[in-house]
Amino acid sequence: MTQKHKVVVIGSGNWGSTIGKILAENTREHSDIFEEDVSMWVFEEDVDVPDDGTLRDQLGDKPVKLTHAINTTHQNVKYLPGIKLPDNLVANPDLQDTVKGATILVFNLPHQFMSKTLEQIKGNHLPYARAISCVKGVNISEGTVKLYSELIMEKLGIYCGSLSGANIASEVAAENLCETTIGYDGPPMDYKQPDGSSQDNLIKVDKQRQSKSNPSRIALHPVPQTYHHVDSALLEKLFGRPYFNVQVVRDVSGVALGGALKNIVALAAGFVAGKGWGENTKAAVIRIGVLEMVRFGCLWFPQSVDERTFTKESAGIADVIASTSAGRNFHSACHAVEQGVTVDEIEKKELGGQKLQGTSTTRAVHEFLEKQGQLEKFPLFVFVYDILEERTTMDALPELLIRGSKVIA
Ligand SMILES: NC(=O)c1ccc[n+]([C@@H]2O[C@H](COP(=O)([O-])OP(=O)(O)OC[C@H]3O[C@@H](n4cnc5c(N)ncnc54)[C@H](O)[C@@H]3O)[C@@H](O)[C@H]2O)c1
Ligand SMILES: O=P(O)(O)OC[C@H](O)CO
Repeated sequence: MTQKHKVVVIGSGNWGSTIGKILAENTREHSDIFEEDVSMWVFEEDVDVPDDGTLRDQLGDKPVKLTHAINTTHQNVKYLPGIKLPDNLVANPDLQDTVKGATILVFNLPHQFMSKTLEQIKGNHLPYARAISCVKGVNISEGTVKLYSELIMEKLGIYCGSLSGANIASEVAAENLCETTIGYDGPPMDYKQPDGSSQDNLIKVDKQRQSKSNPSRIALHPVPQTYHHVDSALLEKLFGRPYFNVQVVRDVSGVALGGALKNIVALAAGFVAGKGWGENTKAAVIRIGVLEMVRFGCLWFPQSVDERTFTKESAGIADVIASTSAGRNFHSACHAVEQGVTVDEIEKKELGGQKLQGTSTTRAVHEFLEKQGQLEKFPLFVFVYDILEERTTMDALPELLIRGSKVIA
């Protein structure tokens, strides 16, 4: 192989910076396969310099650009404070410049910013690049539901897998042992250059899922054979660390869907905790929530989601456990009930610019279910929506649990 993969990460938040750290550690360790430097796109903003002697010596005490702070101190002082980042992780505020020449794009943004970001990337990336989406959320548009791995494929015309798992960023960044799942079912090495005329040269957008709402095939460019083939072995080298145990599976949609829907369940668990109702009630809510997650997958991703992903992989039940114990969605929902305010207010007040994914996912899923006329099949998802929109109170929970049990029976 004569060419090295250029890896970039798009997003530099709490998880974006953590994944950037992992990628940069691995590109350095496998510098025969990857260029050592990893560019990380930063949504530029002015940040306050924390009251820390070393940081103030390096940055001064006036607000500075986040990019400058990262590249000077090798720390994301706003979104991942206190964690040393490798010096080959290079912050870049210019999105087009970041993706230029990259063969592997890792998307790690709050989902609410994805559509706009993809529009800005379009046409500036290599046609044969491959992507991994670490984004947890679903995209609802014109009554259809899409995963971000699908949206990336559709908008950029490049193959995209997904990464998700029980991965609270601060714990991963501190190098506490955990697992993650990568869904990847990319084209084989002998894939031929598409000429636009032969079906053989086209690949299904999502091999497992074809519906009226999804273009079934796109012309996918092969990665030149001068590069190492992008497959599960290469992805394990790129993402796996001694503290970050990677399993690669073919169920791209199941991995992405688990990461998106568990945030609705985490909000429900947080509401229960905020009421002080204890672990038994929380477990009851989680049970119904998990069954609704599986039902959602079976109904709208019937050929693509492997039900076993929910039980076998970190992206399923393990992520539900972590997120309903210690995630931001869980804590924010808990604080909202305790303080008698909305979750949106808590997000603004307590998260320091970090973005909840559960609130917008709940609203998007509700909009989708309503259009499909399927609200009654998802009583817990609807309940979380009603709480967020202040259409009901936690007093309705006992009735919900009885109804939820009947619906899923
Ligand atoms: N934080 C975690 O523990 C964690 C773990 C696993 C997965 N995830 C997932 O990773 C994804 C990214 O989350 P995160 O934790 O890195 O982000 P975050 O919650 O820290 O969000 C803040 C990020 O959003 C960026 N941003 C703000 N306004 C923007 C705009 N207009 N356009 C583009 N970017 C903008 C900020 O610069 C910052 O990088 C989410 O889907 C999340 O669910 C998060
Ligand atoms: O902090 P949350 O609620 O966004 O969850 C973080 C991760 O998704 C947990 O795996």
